[in-house]
Amino acid sequence: MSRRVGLLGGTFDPVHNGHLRSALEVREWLALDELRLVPSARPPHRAIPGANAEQRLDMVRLAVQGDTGLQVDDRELLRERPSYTVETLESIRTELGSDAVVFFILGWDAFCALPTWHRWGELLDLCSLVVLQRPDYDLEVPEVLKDLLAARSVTDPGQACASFGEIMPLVQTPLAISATHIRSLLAERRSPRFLLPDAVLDYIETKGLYRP
Ligand SMILES: Nc1ncnc2c1ncn2[C@@H]1O[C@H](COP(=O)(O)OP(=O)(O)OP(=O)(O)O)[C@@H](O)[C@H]1O
Ligand SMILES: O=C(O)c1ccc[n+]([C@@H]2O[C@H](COP(=O)([O-])O)[C@@H](O)[C@H]2O)c1
Repeated sequence: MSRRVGLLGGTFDPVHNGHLRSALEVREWLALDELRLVPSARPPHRAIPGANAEQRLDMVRLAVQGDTGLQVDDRELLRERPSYTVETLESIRTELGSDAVVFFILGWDAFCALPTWHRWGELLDLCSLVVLQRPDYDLEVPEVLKDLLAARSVTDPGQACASFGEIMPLVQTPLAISATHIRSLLAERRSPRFLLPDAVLDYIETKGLYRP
């Protein structure tokens, strides 16, 4: 039986319970052998994060410690280049081979921006996409993605067995949590506790991250 691996890429500035709960649910629904969180070292598409890449990796490691069923993949920190997803997926294919069933997981907001990604037309040759709802975003899907959705969507996760090429919109437990909101709370000296793991909040406080 082919290995089934899910990848949740993110800036994780910081990682929060919206990421973690979604990752856990996807792992269970798609019966994955592994679900890896993949911190983006040099996000190609947004402002420089508040925490550096090593700190964001530390926080993701703290978030998945213990028996969470989630792993961390640090390959984007090992590349001296912008963290393009297509290159991460090529590297994953080199590691896992062409038979592996690879899912790249992303929120609706990230999916709507897909046509701006580096070599985006090649992504579905390397993986299938799992698109999470984002209750705190109300975005219209761009025209160019509508045909792709119509052609590639699979609605029953039980049918998701192709190694690549499919799109699966999933309705996970909606959690309107964002890293932006957590950073704002910290900047205002308010507490983000219970929006993210205690171990991550303790790290933020010890390092003095995101404070004015
Ligand atoms: N609450 C959430 N529910 C579902 N998906 C989410 C949630 N938060 C983030 N994601 C998705 O997880 C991936 C990584 O997200 P990211 O690290 O950018 O967090 P974020 O909360 O969106 O951060 P920011 O507010 O800084 O943009 C993206 O694909 C994003 O859409
Ligand atoms: O490859 C690209 O051009 C690209 C452009 C935008 C986002 N991504 C990836 O999408 C994932 C979510 O991004 P973000 O900004 O929501 O954290 C993360 O793994 C990014 O590296 C990738």
